[in-house]
Amino acid sequence: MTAAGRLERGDVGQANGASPDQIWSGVARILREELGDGPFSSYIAPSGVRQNAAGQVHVVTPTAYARDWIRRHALRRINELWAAQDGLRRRLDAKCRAEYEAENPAPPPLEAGRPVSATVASPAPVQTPQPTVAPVTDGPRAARAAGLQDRLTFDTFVPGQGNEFALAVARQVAGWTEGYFNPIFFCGPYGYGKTHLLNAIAWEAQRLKPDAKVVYLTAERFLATFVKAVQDRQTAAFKDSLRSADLLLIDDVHFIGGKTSTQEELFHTLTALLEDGRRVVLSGDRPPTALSEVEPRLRSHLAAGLTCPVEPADRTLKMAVAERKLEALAGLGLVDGKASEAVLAHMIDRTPGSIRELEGALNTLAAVAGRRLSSLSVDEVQALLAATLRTGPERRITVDEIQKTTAEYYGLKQLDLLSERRTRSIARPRQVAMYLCKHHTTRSYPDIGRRFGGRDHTTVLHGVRQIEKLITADAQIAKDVEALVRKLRG
Ligand SMILES: Nc1ncnc2c1ncn2[C@@H]1O[C@H](COP(=O)(O)OP(=O)(O)OP(=O)(O)O)[C@@H](O)[C@H]1O
Repeated sequence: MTAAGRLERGDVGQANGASPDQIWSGVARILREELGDGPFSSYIAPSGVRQNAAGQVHVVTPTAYARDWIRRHALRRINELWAAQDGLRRRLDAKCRAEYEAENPAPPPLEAGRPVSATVASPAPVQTPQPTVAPVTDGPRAARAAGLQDRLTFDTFVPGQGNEFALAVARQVAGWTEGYFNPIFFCGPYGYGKTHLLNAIAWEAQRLKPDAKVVYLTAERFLATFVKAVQDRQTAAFKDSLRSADLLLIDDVHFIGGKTSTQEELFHTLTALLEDGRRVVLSGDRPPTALSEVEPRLRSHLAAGLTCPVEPADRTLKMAVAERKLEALAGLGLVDGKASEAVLAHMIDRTPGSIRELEGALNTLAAVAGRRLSSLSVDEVQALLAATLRTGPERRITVDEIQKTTAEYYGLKQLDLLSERRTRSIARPRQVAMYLCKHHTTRSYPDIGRRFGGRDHTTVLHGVRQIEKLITADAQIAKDVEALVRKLRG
């Protein structure tokens, strides 16, 4: 994630009216010009600023190495630039995240839907397991926001096919609407917005009912906190902290698969809350019924309310997310103008996985070529990403694999795709397979034709063009292609 991803929301007013994240955004912009894209994207972009309870501001880096680099090469300049904009004229020091969090351990509680502490511009997702859930003695207004990310709200969630139902349910829960199912279980593959929705629910629910106790935590943190509570003989406090929640959200429940005592604890937490009419929202990478490593008793409770799928994004949704993301980066001054549609389409083709993968590629593009975004050609983008993403060689996909996977997907035999048969139920999957061969192997049209029962290259060309057109016009074909690409990439 670049600095951009973390500089979207400022809560702390300064003497001159600018918030720390606004100031940092301006400082970062200048540093980028001065240091160049390489050092900027390695050290400044992954860092952010945080203000502690005493009002001191630190540049917080993800690693000690980045901290040392910033201290040696950039801190003086950061302080000059900062002093020019911060009405309080504070001096900043650099600290790595572990160091900063050890010195400023309190998680940011919510008050009236906004973080009370002046934490801004966190340098990494704040989902790191913490030793305790949150203070359990800080009164009824103590909503627990440890682990929530500022930018994951309904405002930043892009609706589209695959997430519309989930979004509607999420809004309903966040609105404390009566008559919904309980618990709600959001399920779906990695990186398509489950955590985003859970965060958005927590922020919105807290905003609407500032006095309610909203607790969000990952299952990993649930486990870590529970284990620590057992070690410290503090299980009663742990239980109370969760069972007094008005709304409990637990992310990535599949994580506790195979962990018997944690499951047992979650089971009791869940039943206590449900019996008391409290609301519970969970997420997992599969529907509860498919969580085979979870005890049947817990599984049946997880499945007892509403299971709500968050499906992989189709091309249209990815395009909308990409546009929104670049707009946000432009708002922070990290990119100029808009990318051409061809460039966006290329980015989406190059990131056939989750939205997270697409976001990562866009961040990289912004860091290396943000200023030139609107004039970039597809070839330039390809060169830039090849040089910077360093994902290593992609797994080579063969024509044979494409044929087998496509045939299986459509319930056909590989031989059907190679045959002369022209019925639509075979001709269309054949064209899809040809399209995949053209886009995901280095084979030429004549070569592909040869591998499809000795067809002429013009037949292949026609098939590929046909699917290229249908992908934008026919949602089912687009979905099929997306699903096949995912299968082929493993
Ligand atoms: N519809 C969407 N609109 C905007 N951003 C999205 C959308 N879906 C996903 N994202 C973004 O994609 C990234 C990954 O999403 P998220 O972390 O919510 O996925 P997840 O399904 O919870 O995955 P995991 O199980 O790995 O945590 C986040 O940065 C999120 O903001």
